[in-house]
Amino acid sequence: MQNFKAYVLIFLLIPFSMFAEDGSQLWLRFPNVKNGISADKIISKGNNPTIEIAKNELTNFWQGQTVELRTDKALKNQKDGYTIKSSSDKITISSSKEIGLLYGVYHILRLQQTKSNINNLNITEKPSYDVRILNHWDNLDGTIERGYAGYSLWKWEDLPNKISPRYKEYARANASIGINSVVLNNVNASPNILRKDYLDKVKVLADIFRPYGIKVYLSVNFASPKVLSGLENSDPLNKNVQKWWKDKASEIYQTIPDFGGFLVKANSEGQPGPQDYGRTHADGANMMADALKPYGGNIMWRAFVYSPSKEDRAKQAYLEFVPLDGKFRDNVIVQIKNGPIDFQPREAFNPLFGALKKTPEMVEFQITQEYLGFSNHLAFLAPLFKEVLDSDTYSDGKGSTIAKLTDGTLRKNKFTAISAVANIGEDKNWTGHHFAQANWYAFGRLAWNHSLSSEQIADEWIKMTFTDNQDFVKPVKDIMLTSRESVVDYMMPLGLHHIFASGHHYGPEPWGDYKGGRPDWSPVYYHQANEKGIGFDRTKSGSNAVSQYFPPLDELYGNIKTTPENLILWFHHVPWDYKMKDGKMLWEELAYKYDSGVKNVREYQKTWDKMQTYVDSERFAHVQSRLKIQTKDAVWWKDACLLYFQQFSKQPIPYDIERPVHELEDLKKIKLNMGHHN
Ligand SMILES: CO[C@H]1[C@H](O)[C@@H](O)[C@H](O)O[C@@H]1C(=O)O
Repeated sequence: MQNFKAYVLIFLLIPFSMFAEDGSQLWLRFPNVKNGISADKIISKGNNPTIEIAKNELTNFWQGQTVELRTDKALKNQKDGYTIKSSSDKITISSSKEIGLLYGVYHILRLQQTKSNINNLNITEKPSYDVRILNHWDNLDGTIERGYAGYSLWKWEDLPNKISPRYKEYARANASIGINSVVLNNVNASPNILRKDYLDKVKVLADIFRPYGIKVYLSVNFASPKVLSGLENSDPLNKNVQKWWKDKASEIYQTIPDFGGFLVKANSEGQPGPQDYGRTHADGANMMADALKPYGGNIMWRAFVYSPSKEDRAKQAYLEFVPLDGKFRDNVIVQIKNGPIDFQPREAFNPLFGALKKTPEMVEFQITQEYLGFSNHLAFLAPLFKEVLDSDTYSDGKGSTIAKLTDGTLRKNKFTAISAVANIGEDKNWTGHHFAQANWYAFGRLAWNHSLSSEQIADEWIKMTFTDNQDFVKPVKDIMLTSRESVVDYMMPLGLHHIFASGHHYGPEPWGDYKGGRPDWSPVYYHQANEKGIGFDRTKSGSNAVSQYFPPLDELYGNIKTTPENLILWFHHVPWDYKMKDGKMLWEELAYKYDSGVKNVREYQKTWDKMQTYVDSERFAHVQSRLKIQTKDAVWWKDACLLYFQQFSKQPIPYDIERPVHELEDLKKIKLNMGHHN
């Protein structure tokens, strides 16, 4: 009977798995390609595992002319770049490195997938950043901090013996968009990752990733010497501690000769660090940098530091790091979150960018949607990434954008880098929401070329992932391009930030005031709503965080009239009846913003339902059901925030917008149990 049931089950499942689209293919879908060109139509000298991969991709998927893969040492300053030249009967891809040839192959495959012209090509590509790195916040027990796509891809308990096929698929997906480095484990790092048994597991992953041009980095715990080997302390000025890290480096590089380096979260949110011993971040970073230096390894030292204090949280990283400028070794780079608080739907850019004149800086983005509705909400993040990269800091005069400060244009760093926290897990579709794949894709494409537009990235991704039918591409692209702003509108418009429910960061909790807890983990600290108005005063009369910005931004943000309205409540405490540029009162403007966020998502539902004929049923239903959740959540956000703020504004919700469907008191009772702190 048991067996019979099993057969019925298998029988029932087969047809579904046959017709269901395989989410694991990401954007590397070639639905109409049975096979590519024959091997004799590939001209290439020499053999190497990377070239082998390139050739396989061509024989599997390339349907065009003969391809010549040419290593050309003269192209040396192209970094991982390549050139592509084509005539009607031949395409030549040249690069000084094998990985450049593989990138070139993915380039022509992208052209084919997006039905772009492939004749008379004359393309030169050179990456914007040397190191294009994903940060996984994966724990050694298989869970992922802020991960919304299932458990970790890394099966630590199976490694080094059992190898999941997904390791290779993951590497391939990254290579196809130019990502060349990964941090495997959470910045809240277990010291165990540096144990010999774990290094043997890491080695297996590094070996699999290497032919795809990917280097492995690890997050390390600053207290490792003490915890792992029983040293008296982990003080960076202690000779025994320094020797411990040197020995560890030698052990790592014997196992993984091209190991990338360490990512470090120190003295932040309870993690150990050099300050435990009265030392500075520079002391800590330099000790590790000296240990890795002989092998060419890098230290990515995070600037995400803040502690409960009277000082505005938004000012703390700057205050901590600016005095250390110039004190770091040249293989240290300071990794800075895009905003000074924490990956909010919209933040002012982090004033630390450009403020370190003698220390290399890199951006940390968050692809995983900790603060943008997890993998339930559709939010295309290229516009957020671009907004940050294109922000002008004025550090070295007009035009000192974050992109130019970090890509080597304005500062001649030994190396340049850009990072983002991954949204990848073992879900079949990798990222929880099918559209969240686009954010992994967008980060890779922008790390390769930060001048690409959000529109172009969305266009490519849709055509590769779904179809090039314009009746689908156009409306879906419209959804994607407006989606992040819609999330801002229904969650935290006009510069509001961090009014999330504590711990899980999913729903709204503007009433959260953590009596007796940390004020900097409470929404009321961030929105400051009272009878007079709403918003965080960061001008001279408040925390004076505006002074951390270079002129003219300090003045511009310091003056309510010249502050961009999408950040007005970030920098100012604004009276409810303040007249906005469109003539509305602040209270009304806020209400209309929330309403427009909700309306947009309702439109996305309508649009998506019309797309049914262009999408396989699995992906259609998946996205449809997530949009339902998103719409309900948007209404929840709108009602919670407007009903709560209305207690202070004492104004009616404008009568032409949708009425609340919840009672404030009921909303306050909603308790989601999704774990974690603040
Ligand atoms: C990894 O810890 C995260 C933490 O989960 C997140 O909520 C916090 O805001 O940022 C931290 C960080 O970036 O270190």
